[in-house]
Amino acid sequence: MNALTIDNLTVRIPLADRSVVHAASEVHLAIPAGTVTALVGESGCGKSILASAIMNMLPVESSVSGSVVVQTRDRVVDVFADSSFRGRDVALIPQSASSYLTPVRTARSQLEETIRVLRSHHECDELARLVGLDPRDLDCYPHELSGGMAQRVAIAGALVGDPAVIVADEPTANLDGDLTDRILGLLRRSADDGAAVLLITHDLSSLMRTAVADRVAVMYASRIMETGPAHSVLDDPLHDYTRDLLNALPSRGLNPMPGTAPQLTDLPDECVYHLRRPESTQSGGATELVTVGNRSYRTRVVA
Ligand SMILES: Nc1ncnc2c1ncn2[C@@H]1O[C@H](COP(=O)(O)OP(=O)(O)OP(=O)(O)O)[C@@H](O)[C@H]1O
Ligand code: NI
Repeated sequence: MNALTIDNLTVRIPLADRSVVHAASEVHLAIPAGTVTALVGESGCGKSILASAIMNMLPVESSVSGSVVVQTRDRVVDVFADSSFRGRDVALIPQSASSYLTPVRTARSQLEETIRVLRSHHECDELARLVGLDPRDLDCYPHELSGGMAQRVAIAGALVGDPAVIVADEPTANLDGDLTDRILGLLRRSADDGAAVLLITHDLSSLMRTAVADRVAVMYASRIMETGPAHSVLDDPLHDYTRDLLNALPSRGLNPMPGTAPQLTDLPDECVYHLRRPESTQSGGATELVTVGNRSYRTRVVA
C-alpha cells in the first residue's frame, strides 16, 4: 500500500515582480508504508516546496494541479481538500526547525501540547532521549537551544502522533556524524514500524553510509529525474544528472558539476538539464519519465 501518492503535481508560484516560480513540474512519487524514500537534488531545486505541498502549506497565491493523497490504516486523505490530517496522519520535520518553535514557550510545553492535542501515549522525556536530548533541555526556550537541539525538538514533535507519513526536510543538517546516524536510525525505525518516510537530504554520503533509504528520488529544477531502489540509483544511475551529482562526491572523485543550478523563476516548461550538460541526450525538448521494472528515469521523447 502506498501511504503517500503524489500524482502529476505541478505548482507555480507567482511573484510580485510578475515572474513565476516553477516550484514543481509533473511530479510523480509514491512511497509505500514501511519504507524510506530519500529525495535528493541541489539547493533550490524545489525539495522543500514539495514538502510544503504535501502538508498543504503552499503560499495561498500558488496555482496547483495534480494530487497528493495519503492513505492511512483507516482513511484516505486528499491533502488539498482536507487539512485535518496534520500531526497524526502526516508530520513534517521542517527545514528551519528553530523558526517553527514558538519563541515564548519552553520546548517542553510545546511538546506537551502536541501530546495532549494528539492524545498520544508518548511522554516528553522518553521522546527527548529518543532524539538524543537530555530531558532537561526541554525546559529551555527555543533561543536557548542550538540549531541542532531545536531540530531534535522538532523531530520529537513529529514522532508524537506516530504518523502514517513523515516528511523530514533536512533533519540532520545541523547535526554531527553520531547524531546524524541516530536520527536516520530513528526514521528507519519509524518506517519499520509502518510509516512512509520522505527524507529530504543533501547528504548523499550519509545515505550511502547508513543505507537508511529503500528508494532514492532525484530532483532537478522542479522535476523528478530518476527514482529507484537506493542501491541501484547510487551505484548505477540511469540519468546523466544523477551521475553528475554522484561524481561530485569526495568518495567518487570530487568532479565538479558543470555550470550552476538554475533559478526556478521563468523556466521554460521543459526539462533544462541540457543547458547545463549540453552533451546529455536525455534532455532538450519534450521528455518523459520512463519506467523500467522498479526504476524510472527521465529521457527525451523520441518523435
Ligand atoms: N514561499 C515561496 N514563494 C515563492 N518562491 C519560493 C517560496 N519558497 C521557495 N521558493 C522558491 O522556490 C525555489 C525552490 O525552493 P526550495 O526551498 O523548495 O528548494 P530546496 O530544494 O528545498 O533547496 P535547499 O536544498 O536549499 O533547501 C527557490 O528558488 C525558492 O526561491
Ligand atoms: Ni529545502
